[in-house]
Amino acid sequence: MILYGGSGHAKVIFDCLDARGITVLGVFDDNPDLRTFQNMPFLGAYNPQILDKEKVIIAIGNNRIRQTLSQRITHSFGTVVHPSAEVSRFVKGIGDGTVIFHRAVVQADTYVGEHCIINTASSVDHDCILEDLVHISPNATLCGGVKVGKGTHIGASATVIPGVRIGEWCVIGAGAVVTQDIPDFAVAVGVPARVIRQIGNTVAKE
Ligand SMILES: CC(=O)SCCNC(=O)CCNC(=O)[C@H](O)C(C)(C)COP(=O)(O)OP(=O)(O)OC[C@H]1O[C@@H](n2cnc3c(N)ncnc32)[C@H](O)[C@@H]1OP(=O)(O)O
Repeated sequence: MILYGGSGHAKVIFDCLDARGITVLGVFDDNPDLRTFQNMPFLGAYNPQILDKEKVIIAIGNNRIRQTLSQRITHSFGTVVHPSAEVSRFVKGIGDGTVIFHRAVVQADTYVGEHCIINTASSVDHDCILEDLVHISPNATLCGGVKVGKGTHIGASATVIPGVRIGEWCVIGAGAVVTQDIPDFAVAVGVPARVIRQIGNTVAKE
C-alpha cells in the first residue's frame, strides 16, 4: 500500500494497516519541504509511474482535497478497516479508498461510498447511505436510515436521528444533534442543529 499525504490522519491509517499486517511501501506528498514521514520511504510529489501496481489511500482529512486528488491519481485505490472496527457482513458496500478506524461500527444494509472516513469510535447504524467523500468524525452517531450526501463532514460527537437526510458538502458542527433534513452546502451547529450559513464554493473549516 502507498499513502498519499503525510498528515496526522495518515498516522492513523498507517496504524490500521500495521494492525492488519499490510506494509506501507511509501508516502507521496506534494509538499517540497517534507523529506520523511514516520520512517516510511518518502516518494516525493505524486508520480503515476512509481509503484504503479500498488494501491493508494489518500491520507488527507479534508474532503475537498481528497476529491481533487482522487480525480488526479491513476493508481487504483486501497481500503482499510482496523481490526477493532465492527463492520456487518451484511453491509451493501464499502467503496474504494475508504478507511474505517478503531472501534467504529457500521451496521447491516448500510452503504459507504468511495474515499470516506469512518473515524474512531463512530457509529453508523443500519440502512444508512454515505455517498463518496463523506467524513464521520470521532464518536459521531448516525442512527438508522440516515443519508449523508457527497463530501459532507459530520463533526466529532454529532448525533443524527433516524431517517434524516443531510445534503452534499455540508459541515455538521461538533456535538450537534441533527433532527431535521439539512440542505446541500449548509453549515449546521447546535442542539437541535440549526443552519448558520451556506458554504458556497469556499472550504469550510473542518
Ligand atoms: C481526528 C479528528 O480530529 S477529525 C476532525 C473532527 N473535527 C470536527 O469535529 C470539527 C467540526 N467543526 C466545527 O464544529 C466548527 O466549529 C464549524 C465548522 C461548525 C464552524 O466553524 P466556522 O465556520 O469557522 O464557524 P465559527 O468558528 O466562526 O463559529 C460561528 C458560530 O457558530 C458557533 N459554533 C461553531 N462551532 C459550533 C459547534 N460545534 N457547536 C455549537 N456552536 C458552534 C460559534 O460559537 C459561533 O457562534 P457566534 O456567531 O454566536 O459567535
